[in-house]
Amino acid sequence: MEDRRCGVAVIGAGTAGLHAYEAAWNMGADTLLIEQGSGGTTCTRYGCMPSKALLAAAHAAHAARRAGGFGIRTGDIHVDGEAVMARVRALRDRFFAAVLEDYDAIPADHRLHGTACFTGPDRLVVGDTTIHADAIVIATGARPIVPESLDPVRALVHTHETIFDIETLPRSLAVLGAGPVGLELAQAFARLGVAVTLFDEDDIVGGLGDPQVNASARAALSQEVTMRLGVTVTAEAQDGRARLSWTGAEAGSESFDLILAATGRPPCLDPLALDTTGLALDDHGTPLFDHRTRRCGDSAIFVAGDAGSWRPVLHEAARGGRIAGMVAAGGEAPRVLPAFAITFTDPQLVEVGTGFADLPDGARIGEAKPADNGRAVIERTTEGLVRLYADRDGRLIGASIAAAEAEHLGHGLALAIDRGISMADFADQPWYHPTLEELLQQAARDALGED
Ligand SMILES: Cc1cc2nc3c(=O)[nH]c(=O)nc-3n(C[C@H](O)[C@H](O)[C@H](O)COP(=O)(O)OP(=O)(O)OC[C@H]3O[C@@H](n4cnc5c(N)ncnc54)[C@H](O)[C@@H]3O)c2cc1C
Ligand SMILES: NC(=O)c1ccc[n+]([C@@H]2O[C@H](COP(=O)([O-])OP(=O)(O)OC[C@H]3O[C@@H](n4cnc5c(N)ncnc54)[C@H](O)[C@@H]3O)[C@@H](O)[C@H]2O)c1
Repeated sequence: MEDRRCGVAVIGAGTAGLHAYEAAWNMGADTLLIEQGSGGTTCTRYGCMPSKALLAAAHAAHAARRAGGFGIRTGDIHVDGEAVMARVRALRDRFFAAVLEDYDAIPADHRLHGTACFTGPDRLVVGDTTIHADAIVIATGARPIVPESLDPVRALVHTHETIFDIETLPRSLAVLGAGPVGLELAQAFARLGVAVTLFDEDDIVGGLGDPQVNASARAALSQEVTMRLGVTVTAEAQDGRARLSWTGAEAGSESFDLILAATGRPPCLDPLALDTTGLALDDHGTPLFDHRTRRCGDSAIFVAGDAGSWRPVLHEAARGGRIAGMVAAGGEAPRVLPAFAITFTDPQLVEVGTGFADLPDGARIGEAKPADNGRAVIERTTEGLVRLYADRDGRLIGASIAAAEAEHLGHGLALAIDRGISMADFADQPWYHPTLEELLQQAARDALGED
């Protein structure tokens, strides 16, 4: 067994880990980055980037199909599935290579290959090496799970880790899970001509906590994807296909070429043997940590990225990694920023700041409909709903949106919420006409009781 000492040990070289490594190193700490795989990130390999590349092709097909509504005749639209998937993989490989380059640029003696496992609060074992670290950052990410109910048809089941490797498009696809992963990929494949049915045990899509925005998103998305929500699914193999049966008011069964399991991504914590650390864990075995400093209790162990099951999105992995690395090396943590998540469907789904379930007493809600917005009417993007939340003092605290181009609305809202702006000041900003941004002004005025 070899012994090694370091200031900060970072477990996982994904987005969170790479940022943690860089931040600790920049603080002058003797930093070690431990990775069990080949490097690269979930985002580039089978997350954000290939899913957005697939959606881009899908939205292009959709735009071509709906051009007739503007008086533009395109003829029949043919989707070349092999070309679409090849482009997705080419882009994925390009983004992946860029991240690998950054990883490979880290000096070899600052990296250790292998699976890390705690043997105490300040000790890790990686293969034949025992590492004694002043501080340790857990940045081990999350992995998809496949429900046991799909065991009978396992050979036909993909997750987001394998679906981008299919060479051609299936004729039919069942997607289990209407979270962001399931929703984005269900709409992408549907727009590419695949017959898609989306199943979920719950009746919420994209994690939307606001019931009215959820209902408007469901109504919009179900025009392209068959939705079976609030159902339990069982599976059996039949003639090389997967026959799924579901419960509920409209119980039934249907055969599919392929299945995508998008039923959640629990954090990768099992191999870490966290029981040896003395950390307080939640009911799922995830360490409890301070969301500002990323520190677990009074320990010298920190959590960043999807490993913490808190805001599992890319910018939080990057920022959380930076904060964990900095604080682990003796720096100060900045403030917590508003939550911000986008699901890149059409309409896009955006949640910013305080969610509907956490609205304080006396909160006010203002609404606006794309159907009443001149620009949305011109662009034929009238689906969805915008809801803004203010606290009882009139401060803008959150928003839930289903609308075209909502990603742009969300960024402005995140800044306004972070700066603690009042709904009155927000409504009084310069809102250019005709823009979708005017939806925000309209919703703010609605919350203020103005017309
Ligand atoms: C399909 C999909 C689409 C997404 N789209 C978006 C999007 O559009 N926008 C957005 O903001 N977010 C998106 N996300 C979420 C985003 O990808 C994640 O939040 C982010 O990649 C998490 O980064 P991470 O560093 O926590 O984990 P990862 O990048 O997964 O890194 C974890 C690393 O830890 C390593 N590791 C694990 N255990 C050990 C161990 N014991 N020892 C050593 N190494 C270990 C792993 O090998 C891995 O390299 C998407 C996710 C998915 C699945
Ligand atoms: N655009 C983005 O930023 C983006 C895109 C994709 C993923 N992500 C991130 O990745 C995280 C994980 O996303 P996800 O969609 O994999 O997980 P999720 O936990 O958000 O959603 C999983 C869904 O699967 C359902 N489900 C669970 N078991 C089921 C079963 N047996 N049958 C039917 N339905 C079942 C759940 O009810 C839930 O709706 C998200 O929270 C998000 O932060 C972000």
